[in-house]
Formats: sequence, C-alpha cells, structure tokens
Amino acid sequence: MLTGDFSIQSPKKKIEVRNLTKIFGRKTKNALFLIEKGLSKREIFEKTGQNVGLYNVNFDIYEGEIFVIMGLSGSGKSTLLRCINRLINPTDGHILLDGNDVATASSEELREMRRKKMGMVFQNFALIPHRTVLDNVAYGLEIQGVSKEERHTKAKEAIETVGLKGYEESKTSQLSGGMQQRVGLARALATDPDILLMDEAFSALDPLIRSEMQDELLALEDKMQKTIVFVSHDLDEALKLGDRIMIMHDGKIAQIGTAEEILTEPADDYVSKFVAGVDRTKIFTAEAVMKRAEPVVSINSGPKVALKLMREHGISSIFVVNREKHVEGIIKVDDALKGSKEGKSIRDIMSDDVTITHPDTPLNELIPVIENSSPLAVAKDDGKLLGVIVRGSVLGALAIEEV
Ligand SMILES: Nc1ncnc2c1ncn2[C@@H]1O[C@H](COP(=O)(O)OP(=O)(O)OP(=O)(O)O)[C@@H](O)[C@H]1O
Repeated sequence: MLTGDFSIQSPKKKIEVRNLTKIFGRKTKNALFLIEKGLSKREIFEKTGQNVGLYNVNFDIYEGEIFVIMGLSGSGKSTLLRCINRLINPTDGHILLDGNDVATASSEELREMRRKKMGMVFQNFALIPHRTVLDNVAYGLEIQGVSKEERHTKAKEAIETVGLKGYEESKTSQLSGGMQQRVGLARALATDPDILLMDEAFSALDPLIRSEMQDELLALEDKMQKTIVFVSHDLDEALKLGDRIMIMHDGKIAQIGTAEEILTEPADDYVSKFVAGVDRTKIFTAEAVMKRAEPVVSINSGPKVALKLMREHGISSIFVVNREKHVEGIIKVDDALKGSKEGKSIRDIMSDDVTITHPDTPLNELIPVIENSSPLAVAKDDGKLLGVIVRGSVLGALAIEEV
C-alpha cells in the first residue's frame, strides 16, 4: 500500500549534539578559558594560536529530515560534520546516534557505526579513478567483507537508484562531474545507512547540474526517508533542501529553523544580513507551503482504509493515488462513510475533480485556486504527488510575508 510513505510520525531524535567543542591546537585549556571570558575566535587565535572550530554547540536532528548546516567559510560546518562520524575528535561534548555516544565509542564500536549507520558524500567525490563505477560503489561493502556476489547486487541497486544504470563498467575518471557525484552518492547508499553526511556535495558542479542533483536528492529522500545532514555555504541550496537549517557563525549556532522561520524571524543581525539578499518569491512557492507528509490512500484499498487514515490524521478529505503515486481523485469523509456502509469501492466514491499545481507556482497565483479547491495537490510534470496544500497554510504564509 502507498499510504505508508505519507503517514505522519512523531519525530524521533536521530542525532543529539551536546555541548560540542572543538579547539584545534595543543593548548586547548588556554583557549577554553578565554572563550568563557567572552573573547572572540579571532582574539583567541591572535593570543594563543589556538583555532576555535566549534564552541558549546547543542542541537538535535530528527529521523528522516534534511538538516542543512550553513555558514560562511571557517564558521565550523565541516568540523561539525566530521565530529558526527569522528573523522575529527571533539575536544569536549557528546554526539549521540540513536542514543549511542560517538565521542566515547571504542574504535570497534566506531567502525561499526561508520559502516552500518553513516554514509558520507564529499565535495571532491573521493572516487578511485582507475576502478569501475561498480567497484567504486561496492567499495564500502568490500571493506565490510561482504561477498562479491552480494556486494555487486547491492551496488547495482544503488547505481540504478542514482540513475547510472548502464555505466557499471565505466571508469569513473571518464565520467562528467555530475555523474561522478552520482557515483559518490551511490557509494554512500550502497551500505543502506540511516544517515547520509553530505559535505558541500554539489558545490563543485555547474549550476544546472547542481540544481538537477538537488531535485533528485529531494526525490530520493521522499522515497528513502534517510536522515541527511547536508553542509552548504549556499543559502539558496540550504533553503531549497533543508527541512531545517542551522546557520553557524564563528563555531557557534546563530539560528536553527525552517526556511520561512529564518527568513521571517532572523534571530539576530548576523542572520538578517546573511539572508538579506534572498529572493523571497522563491521561498513562498507552492512547494514551500505544501505538506509532504500528508497521507494518501491507494486506489486499490477500500473506503474503510480511507476513513481510518482521515481519522488518524484529523483530516476531512484524502487524495487517492495509483501505484505510480499519480493522483486519481479525492474522497471526502461523508462519501467514505456512506461508501463504507454500502460496500462500495474507492473508485465508486471518489471524485476526480482534483486541482494539481506545480511546486514552483508563486503563492499569489495560488490564492484564486485555493479559494475554490482546497486541498490542492502538488506535482511536478511527471505527475507524481509531491505533497498537499490546504487553504490555511497559503493564507498563513502570505500573512507572514506581508509583516
Ligand atoms: N585541521 C585544522 N587545524 C587547525 N584549524 C582548523 C583545522 N580544521 C579547521 N580548522 C579551523 O576551524 C575553523 C572551522 O573550520 P571548518 O573547516 O569547519 O569551517 P567551514 O565552515 O567548513 O569552512 P569552509 O566552508 O571553508 O570549509 C576555521 O577557523 C578553520 O581554520
């Protein structure tokens, strides 16, 4: 049944970062003492030669979200990402993955976490040039000691997921940048980790390919529901990808919030200046106000399933989709009740009077549409349902925009 993909779950903390500090240098105590006295990162460097990477950072990342860490060069993004898989050893603090502390894990436990829980995608792809695509993607499984047959099966699946089917035997050095990064992504996916750590993964790509990869990552995420921690210095990228965004400044958190929160309620002057140049019409689009997790019902199930989903989610109508997640119709709660009593099928009771809008539609163009038909389905040209918009969220977002 397709409904599972869309069901709403209470968020579970996947990664908890507590009091995380990283000082680069040997005399960390001196630096810590000075930070506590309120000296800036620059002053501390000038006085002690110690470089403050991160200071007392606290936040949570929820299961299944795309969490973007952004900030200017030197703000601590990469240091933070590398502390999560302990490529960098923190000076102080804890990083809990499903409750297990990465900071104090033994090398055995750490190896296990890195192999099974986390996959990393790098900016410079970090591929082995003389190896084939298949061997590069299978590499993580190879070092896990997985048999050749099994690792090739899994690697082929990952290659297909990223759209590189047919290129298994190509050498990675013969591929374009965009294709190489797909290989990097497939390699991270091959071990089926819960968490993907992506460090400026698309920054080396030219703008068109970059935007295409961002779209594909969002589409993949809809299917796979991984927890993705994505480092970027690009605000447009952060706003497009992030369920939530964390803005860093000199090794500290300046703000954590959704794109709308950061744009409409910047926490301080730093964040205000940071977001000053953003084209707000890009943010206030259909995609920005739609709910991705709105439940849908499969055309092959019955009115009782539709009723149960509506009850569980407190909604009075639900979209009906086919196997490809294309919208076939909509069912209102009254019709589902009647249909359920009369033993009718979903097809009998649904209405095909459905309005579908593109995710890039600006909000002001949505107003007349939403007045006449709420809820509204959101789909790209391929027709697959991306999410659902209700009247209240469009009007709410416009109210914020006007403030
Ligand atoms: N190995 C290191 N030794 C000394 N200082 C370091 C080291 N790695 C990072 N730093 C310092 O820590 C701070 C944070 O660096 P980090 O690389 O995390 O920033 P960033 O936000 O990822 O920047 P960029 O976008 O340029 O990669 C910077 O001041 C940097 O100079």
